Amino acid sequence: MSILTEIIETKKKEVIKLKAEMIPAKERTAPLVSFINQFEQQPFQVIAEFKRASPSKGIINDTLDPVMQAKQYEQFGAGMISVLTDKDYFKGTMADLIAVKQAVSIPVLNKEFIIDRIQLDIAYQSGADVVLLIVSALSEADLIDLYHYALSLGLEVLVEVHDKEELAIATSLGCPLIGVNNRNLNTFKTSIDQTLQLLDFVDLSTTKIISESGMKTQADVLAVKQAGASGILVGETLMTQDPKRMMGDFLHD
Ligand SMILES: O=C(O)c1ccccc1NCC(=O)[C@H](O)[C@H](O)COP(=O)(O)O
Repeated sequence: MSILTEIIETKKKEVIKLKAEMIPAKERTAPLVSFINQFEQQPFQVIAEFKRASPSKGIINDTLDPVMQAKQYEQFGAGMISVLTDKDYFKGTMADLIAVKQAVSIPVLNKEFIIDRIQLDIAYQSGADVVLLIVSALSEADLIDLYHYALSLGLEVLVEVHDKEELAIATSLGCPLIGVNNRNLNTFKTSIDQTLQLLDFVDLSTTKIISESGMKTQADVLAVKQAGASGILVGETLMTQDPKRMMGDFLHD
């Protein structure tokens, strides 16, 4: 069983519990902030992730405070904060996201394995501005339903793909924001070639491509930027190295 399949099986049980335990309010107090509009200020965006742990690395850094870290990301030029809220595999919580949203004025992405509308209601209510939908985790019918439901709430969606087939599905949704995940979820190996290869098949006049995972150096970022990517999503490097230095490297050629 691939790690993604295992995560989704666990998530199905979590969703059954959520549905039994709560009815999420369909309202929020936090303002909705657009990530798409961030490109008007800066054409290349860094999405900086708060990531305590992962299936591939185990504990990455569990000493950092999400609010302090998010404020630093914002100060050093991030265009959005990604908060992993999965508990079982990433040691995240929805409380992390709520706290981060209250502390920053840039948009906040709920990095979750979303398989049901109730998770979108909770993300919305908790203050997320953008949600992730992973093509390989969903049937096409569920992807379409969740995509349109998220938009109906006013959320923006980052649709994540791994290959050409998934890219075609994401493109058919008309989604303006597509993430290419450079991590092979069977081997955990990351390669930016994943992004470089898929960029050839994207209409960059209508779609912004975010290169996700495995960004370690300025050279990695320059390679995807020069090939046409509009941004990167970085977790581990920013959680384990000086975020000021790394954000500087990522944002300036
Ligand atoms: O990070 C993992 O090990 C992982 C395993 C299985 C599913 C998803 C996984 N990561 C989620 C992400 O997409 C990354 O957190 C994100 O792209 C940042 O990656 P990185 O900069 O390499 O930490």
